[in-house]
Amino acid sequence: MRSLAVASPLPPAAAVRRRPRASASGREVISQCWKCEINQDQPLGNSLRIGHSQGSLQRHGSRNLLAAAAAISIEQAEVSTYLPKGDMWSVHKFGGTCMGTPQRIQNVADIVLGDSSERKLIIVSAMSKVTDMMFNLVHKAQSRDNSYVTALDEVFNKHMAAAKELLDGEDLARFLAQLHSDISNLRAMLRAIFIAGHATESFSDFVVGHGELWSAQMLSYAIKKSGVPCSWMDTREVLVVKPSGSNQVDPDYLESEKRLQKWFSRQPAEIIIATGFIASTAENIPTTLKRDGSDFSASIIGSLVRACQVTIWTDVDGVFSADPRKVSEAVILSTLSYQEAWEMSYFGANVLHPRTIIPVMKDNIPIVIRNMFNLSAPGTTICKQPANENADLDACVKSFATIDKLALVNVEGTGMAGVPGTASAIFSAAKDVGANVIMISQASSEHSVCFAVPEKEVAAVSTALHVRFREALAAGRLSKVEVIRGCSILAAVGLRMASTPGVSAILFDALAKANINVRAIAQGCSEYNITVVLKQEDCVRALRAVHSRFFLSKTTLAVGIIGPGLIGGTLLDQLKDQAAVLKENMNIDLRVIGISGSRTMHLSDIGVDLNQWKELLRKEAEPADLDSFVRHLSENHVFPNKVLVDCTADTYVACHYYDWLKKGIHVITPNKKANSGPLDRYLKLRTLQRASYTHYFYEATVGAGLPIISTLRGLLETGDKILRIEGIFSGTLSYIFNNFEGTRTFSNVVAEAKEAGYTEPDPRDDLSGTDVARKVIILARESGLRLELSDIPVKSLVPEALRSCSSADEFMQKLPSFDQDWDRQRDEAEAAGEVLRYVGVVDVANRKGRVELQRYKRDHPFAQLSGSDNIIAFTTSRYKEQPLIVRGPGAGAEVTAGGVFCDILRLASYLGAPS
Ligand SMILES: NC(=O)C1=CN([C@@H]2O[C@H](COP(=O)(O)OP(=O)(O)OC[C@H]3O[C@@H](n4cnc5c(N)ncnc54)[C@H](O)[C@@H]3O)[C@@H](O)[C@H]2O)C=CC1
Ligand SMILES: N[C@@H](CC=O)C(=O)O
Ligand code: NA
Repeated sequence: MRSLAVASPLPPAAAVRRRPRASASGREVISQCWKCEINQDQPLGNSLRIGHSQGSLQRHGSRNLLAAAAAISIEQAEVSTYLPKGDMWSVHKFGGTCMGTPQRIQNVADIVLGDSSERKLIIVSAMSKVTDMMFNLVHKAQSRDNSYVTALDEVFNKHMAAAKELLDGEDLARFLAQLHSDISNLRAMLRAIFIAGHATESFSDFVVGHGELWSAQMLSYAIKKSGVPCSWMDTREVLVVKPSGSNQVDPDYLESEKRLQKWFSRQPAEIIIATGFIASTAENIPTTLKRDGSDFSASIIGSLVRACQVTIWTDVDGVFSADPRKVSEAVILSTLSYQEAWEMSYFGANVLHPRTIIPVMKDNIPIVIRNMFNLSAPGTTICKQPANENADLDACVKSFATIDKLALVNVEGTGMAGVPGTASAIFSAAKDVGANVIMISQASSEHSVCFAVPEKEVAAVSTALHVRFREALAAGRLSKVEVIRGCSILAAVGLRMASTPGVSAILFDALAKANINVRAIAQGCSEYNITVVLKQEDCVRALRAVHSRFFLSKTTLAVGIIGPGLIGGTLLDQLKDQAAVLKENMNIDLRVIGISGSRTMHLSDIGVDLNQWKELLRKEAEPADLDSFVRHLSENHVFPNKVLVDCTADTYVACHYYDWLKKGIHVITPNKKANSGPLDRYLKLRTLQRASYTHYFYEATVGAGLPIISTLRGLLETGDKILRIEGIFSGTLSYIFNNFEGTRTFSNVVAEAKEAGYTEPDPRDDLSGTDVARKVIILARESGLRLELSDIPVKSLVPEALRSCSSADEFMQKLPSFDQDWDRQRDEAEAAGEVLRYVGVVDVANRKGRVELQRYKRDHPFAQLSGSDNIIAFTTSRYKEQPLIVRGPGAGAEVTAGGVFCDILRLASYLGAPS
C-alpha cells in the first residue's frame, strides 16, 4: 500500500474561500500548486510523492485525496483517470415532483445542460409517487395480496409511457429492455416475498430503489439525446453507509470516496446522473438513506467531489421566513446559515433535513434551494454565515417556526432546590416512556422545572413522573406534577441574535401588543433560537404578530369601521388617500377589513378596496350584525393587531367597548356615549384598559380634531394640577352664535350648521346643550372628577314645545316659529355691547361642571371666534395667570375624521410604528 498526497486543483478564488482540510494523517495541506496538484507538505513516511505529471492529473486531484490516501491501493492509484474534485463540480438534485412527467424530465435535462459548470453531478429521485408505489408492492406481496402483480404492471406502464414520450430510437429500445429485465427480476423477488409472507429490509430497499434507477437512466438518455455525453450512476455501487439506529444511516466517507474514485476511473463523464436515496452497506447489501434520502445523497456526493455548490431543485421559490400557509406575507430568504437552516428544519420548517446539511457544512459548500418551475427566482442559499448582512436588530431574526400539539409538564416543589439529581430523575422518567422532550425551562430558583413534550406522549410522562416522585409528592417536597395541554411552540431563529441586545425585547413586545400570553420561555446560550410556549389557539396570531414585527411593515393593523356616515365615510376616504403613503414612509399597513352601517355590512379577510367601499357596502354586503362583525375582526388570523372604530353616535355600540377591549381589540371613537355614560361603566372600562395592553382613544369626542384630550393628559401626566377648564365646546353652537348677526334668523343659521356637518345626527343634541354637557363630563372625568351627566346643570336652547318632536326633520321644520324670541335675546345683548356664547365649564377646584348661555363683551376672547371654532382654556397650577388655550374648528367632517385618523396612527405608534 502506498498513499497519495495530491493537492486540489482549485482556482485561486476558490482556494481562498475554503480552508485547507486536514489529511488522514491529521496534517493540513497547506501549500498547493493548483495546476499540477502537488502537495508540497506531504508526509514523507509511507507516502508516495508524485512528480508533476501531464494529462489527467493536471485536471484532477484534491487536497482531500489525502483523506483517503492511506486506503487507496497502488492498483487504484495506477488507474488512468482520477476523480477530479473541487470547484469545477456542481451538484444538482431533482426531487420526485421535478421528475414527475416526461416533460418535466426534459426540463430537468435543459436545466442541467444550461449549467455551464465544467462537471456536473445530478442526483435524481424517482418520478413522483413511484417510491410510494414501490413500497406498496412490497407491502402487498408480504401481505400475500395478489394484486401486487397488477400494481407492478402499473409501475411498468408508467415508466414505459414516460420513456416513449421522452426517448426514441436505440435509447428507447435500450431503456425498455432494461425496464423489462428489472421488472421481471422484481416480479420474481416479489413472488418470493409473497411466498415467504415477509420481506427483509434489504429486499424491501432493493425493490423500492428501482424508481431512482429508472428515473436516472431516463434523464441520462434525455441528456444524451442532445449530443452531450453523459453517464448514469447506480449509487449503490458508490455510496456506502452504515446503520446508526433509529432509522438513520451514517455515510462511510472513506469507503464511498474510494468507490467513487473507482467508478469514475471506469466512466469519466462530465455529466453524471446518479440515483438519489439508494446506497449500499459495506457488504454491498442494498439499502436506502431513509427519509429525505435524495437530498442527503446530493449532499454526501457534493462533499465527496468537493463541489462548488449543491442545488436542490424543488417546487417552491426558496425557504420562507415562516410557513406561508400561516403567514401570507412570509418572504423568501435569500441566505441562511447552516445553523439557521438546521434550527428551522428542527422546528418543522420545510427546509432540509438537518443531516443533509452536515456533509456539506464541513467543507463550506453552499446548498441552494431553487424552484424548478420558476427559474427567475434566485432561491435561498444555505451557507456559512453570510458576511454581508447588515446587523440591525430586525435582520437578526431570520425566520419563525411553530410546533403544535404539545403539552407542558410542570414539576414544582420546594424540595427541588439544591438537590442534585432531580432534573436527571425527571428526564429519565420521560425517557423511560419514550417521550421526546422538545424544550426545557427551569428558573434559577430551582423551584420548578417545566418541559414540553408532544401532547400524545404527555399522559405517559405524567404517570411516570407520579410514580417516580410518589414519595416526594406525598411528603410535600414536590407540590405538583402539572400538565398543561393545548400548547404550541413558537421559535425565532437567527444566528445574529447571538450577542445582539434587544432582539428578545422586540419579540416579546410584539407578543404583548397582540395580547398573547407566553407560558414558558427557553433560550440556549448558543442564542440561535428563542422558543416560547403559548396556547395553541394563539399560535398563528402570535406567529403573524412577530413575523409582521420583524419582516413586514412594522405595524399591520386590521381596522373595522362601524358607522360609515359623515365622519366614518370621510375617515374611509382619508384612509384610502393616505394608505400608500403610510406604508411607504411610516411602515404602517392599515387594512380596513370590515365596514358596518346600521343596515348592511361588508367584510373582507385581507382588506376592503377603499376605492369602492360605498358600492361594496351597497352591492356586496350582508345584513348588519354587530356580533358577527366583531367576530369577523377578532377571528381574523391574518392580522395580529385589530382596532374597532366606532363612528356612530349610538349608545348600544358604545356599550360593547369593554368586551372588545377584553378580546384584545383596540377601540377608537369620536362617539361620546361611552365616556359620558354611567360613571360605573366608564370607570370599569378605564380600569380594564389601563390594566391591559389594549388601547382606547377618543380624542375626537371633545373639540373634534383639536388636541384637547391629549393636551389635558399631557398636563396631568406631567404633574400639573387642573383648576378649571372652560370654553366653547360646541362647533355647532359656536357657528350659530358667530353667525347669528344682523338680519339673519336663528333657524337659518342652525340649518347651515347642520348642512355643514357640524351638528350631531339630531341637532337637538347640540341645541339642548347635551352634547356640550357630554364634553364637560368627559373632561371632568379625565381630570379625576367622578361626575354623572345628570350632575351638570344645562341650559337647553331647544324650545319646550319642540322637545317632543318625533324626528330631527320635524324639529328643523318647526324651529323658525321661535326665531323672534332669538332675535330679541340677540338684540338685548347687542345693545349692551355684548354677544351670546354657549359655554361649558369644568370647575375642577370645586368638583363641579356646568353648561350655560352667557353674554360676553365684544373684546372677550370668546367673542372673537369665527366659523365652528372651539376655544378651550385650561387654567392650571402652571398656567394660572394666563390659561393654556386651544382654539380652532371643533366640528366638521374633515377635521373630525382627521382627529380619528390621528388616533389610529397614535395606536400604530403605540404598537411599534416609528414615530
Ligand atoms: N360631526 C362632527 O363634527 C363630529 C361628530 N362627532 C361624533 O361622530 C359620530 C358620528 O357623527 P356623524 O358622522 O356626524 O353622524 P352620522 O349620522 O352622519 O353617521 C353615523 C352613522 O352611524 C350609523 N349607525 C348608527 N347606529 C349604528 C349601529 N348600531 N351600527 C352601525 N352603524 C350605525 C348611521 O347609519 C350613520 O351612517 C357621532 O358620535 C358624533 O358625536 C364627534 C366630533 C365632531
Ligand atoms: N355636534 C358637535 C360635533 C362635535 O362633537 C359639535 O357641534 O361640536
Ligand atoms: Na379633540
